[in-house]
Amino acid sequence: MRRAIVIVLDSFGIGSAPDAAEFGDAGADTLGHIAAACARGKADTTERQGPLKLPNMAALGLFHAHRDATGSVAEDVSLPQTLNGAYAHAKEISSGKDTPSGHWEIAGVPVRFDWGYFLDKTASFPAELLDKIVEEANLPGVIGNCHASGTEIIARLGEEHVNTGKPIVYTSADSVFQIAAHEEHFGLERLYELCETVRELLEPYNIGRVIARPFIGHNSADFSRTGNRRDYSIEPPSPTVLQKLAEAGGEVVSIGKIADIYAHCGITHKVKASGHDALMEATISEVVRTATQTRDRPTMIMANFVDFDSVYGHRRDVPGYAAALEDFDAKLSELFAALNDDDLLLLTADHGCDPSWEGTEHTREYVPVMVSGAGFAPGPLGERGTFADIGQTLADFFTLPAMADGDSFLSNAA
Ligand SMILES: O=P(O)(O)O[C@H]1O[C@H](CO)[C@@H](O)[C@H]1O
Ligand SMILES: [Mn+2]
Ligand SMILES: [Mn+2]
Repeated sequence: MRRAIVIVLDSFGIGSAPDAAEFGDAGADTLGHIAAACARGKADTTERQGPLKLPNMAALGLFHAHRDATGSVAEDVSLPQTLNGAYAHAKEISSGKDTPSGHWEIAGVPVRFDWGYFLDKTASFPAELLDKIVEEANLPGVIGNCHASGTEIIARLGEEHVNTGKPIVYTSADSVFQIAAHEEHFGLERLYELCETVRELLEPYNIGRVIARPFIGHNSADFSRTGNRRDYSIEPPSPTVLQKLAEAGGEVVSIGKIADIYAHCGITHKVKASGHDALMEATISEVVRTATQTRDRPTMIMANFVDFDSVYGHRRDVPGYAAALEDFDAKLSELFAALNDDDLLLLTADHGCDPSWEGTEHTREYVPVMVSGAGFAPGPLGERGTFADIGQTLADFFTLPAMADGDSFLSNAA
């Protein structure tokens, strides 16, 4: 039976999208700016040095896709003569540049409605909403109530939180309500329960996600976020290709954040993992498990590598992002070794988060699409008008009824 492995490199954009100016992102280029910094010696650390080296993804057409998206080859990277993959650059038609919008569109369901946002930089949340939260969750109050970077706000308000028991609430340019609380002082389960309460109270506000942001540590100098983050998303507006496959009796495996992002819709098997080492290990072990256990059923394994975004992109850490990309690229060799020739491997991203860009937000960019295996002929797949071409291709690959959006590029298979 057919099997597809879909990996989302969270935030790995390859050049500003045609509508980037509407988001204040004209000129953003996650890959291009990382490569430029590496080429100029500005991303040399003890961990990595010199030009950006991504040989596996280069052979899948990454730098070709970036060239086609931006009109120029990334600095000091080499375009391989022979390719092992088909490649494209895809633009997003969803209204937001956030994680659920990107993932849902990848799965064939673009977001055509407008999310609700908390636009005010301070006193961001309506007082009546905060009052209800405090009352229903029986809290001594909340602190924060502003736009913030998650690491900065725990350093600034973490001690006050520990001393008062008031959780830290904050948001960003995304449609999010984030709650940071100390895992031990406040309690992890209590934080999750609070997020569920907030999820319900947000119903009138059309907010994409409530995010639990637990942290540990003794004082502002050493507070750090843990891998126990949890996202509470609303459900996709119509069935995604994951749901269609699951309803058709297929196995749909979530690795990492995937299940949360799709509000657990269409997931038949869930594997939690935090950190890129654990995520790749989990992906490979699911490839090995499903090779025998679900061989009689169509199977899709979908993984999200979130650290590119949350540890490096939002933190505007160019050398860190470069090192994480090089590390991921090296790990791909192990994944290739575990795959069968007729498996479809697809690598893509959900939005950009240019670590050289001003601010700490996502950036509206093209994303790469790299496809190999399953008889795909290496070479260009051209510009894709929507990430939903991926969902349509998966529907086509699994012979499911066509999705409403997107064009399959499966015809390119040899
Ligand atoms: O600064 P942190 O807490 O990482 O928040 C970031 O993560 C959220 C979800 O991706 C985004 O909305 C962005 O604000
Ligand atoms: Mn994302
Ligand atoms: Mn993000």
